[in-house]
Amino acid sequence: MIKRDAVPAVSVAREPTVVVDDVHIVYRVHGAGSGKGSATSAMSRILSRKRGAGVREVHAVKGISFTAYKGEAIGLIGSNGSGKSTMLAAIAGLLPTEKGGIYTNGQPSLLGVNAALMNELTGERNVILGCLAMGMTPAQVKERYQEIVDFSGINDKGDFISLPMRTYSSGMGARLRFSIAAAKTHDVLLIDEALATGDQAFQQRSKRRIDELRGSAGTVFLVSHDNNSIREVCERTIWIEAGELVMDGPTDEVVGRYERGERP
Ligand SMILES: Nc1ncnc2c1ncn2[C@@H]1O[C@H](COP(=O)(O)OP(=O)(O)OP(=O)(O)O)[C@@H](O)[C@H]1O
Repeated sequence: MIKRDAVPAVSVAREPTVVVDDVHIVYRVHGAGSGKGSATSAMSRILSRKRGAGVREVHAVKGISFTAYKGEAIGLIGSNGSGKSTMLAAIAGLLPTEKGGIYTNGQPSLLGVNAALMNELTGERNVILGCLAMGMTPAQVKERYQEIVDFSGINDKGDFISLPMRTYSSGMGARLRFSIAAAKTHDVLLIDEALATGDQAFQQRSKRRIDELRGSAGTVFLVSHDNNSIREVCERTIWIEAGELVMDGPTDEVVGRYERGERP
């Protein structure tokens, strides 16, 4: 494995925001040992009152190290199951490391398909609760509310913001999540595939907003299978396969090699 440190295009002072030091992450799946996974075998285990077969470990991240700097937008690429989302969740502090450490300067916020909005509540209530949860005051929420709804485009084709989130398409939900999170400046903003779900106009707005967020403060990480989004948003890209870092460098070089299947 070759690791190359990229020179960030935007940062001048090179102030580190995230240091990932030889990180290993292991998931433990309970009841998934050597037993068969069929419904019949599960039922027979229940009937015989035997405990499920052990714990299976999935070593999802294996010794990854890199440093991110203020003002950088960094893409994370790699095939399905390579460990990108796991890495992002660990930076957000949502997963413990088995070995190694993650040090962040500032508060990381994870924005992705799993961001917690409440399906039974209307879009409007979710905007308000989401903003309060990010630490805005009620007055700030009131001031930013319309801007967030306009940015999301949820109301472009009618009054959808007053409907429960469960009635939204997955794209609409993702757009609202992004719009809420993007209303605040973040020290470290972690985006998991959010851009892939919006339509063309929304994607353009998101890219502009990410640029502003980068300029105003922090570091942006973007996990995506859409290499064009990565090219447009990130000047640096980290390629991960099977939990290991394959390449870390300028986006054009890393994405180019990834597309050609050329491992260094
Ligand atoms: N909650 C979990 N419990 C057990 N194993 C998990 C869990 N989440 C992910 N994994 C495993 O960890 C590995 C990395 O998964 P991860 O979701 O980080 O990959 P990814 O690169 O984001 O994939 P994709 O591009 O498909 O979204 C995979 O082998 C996956 O099966």
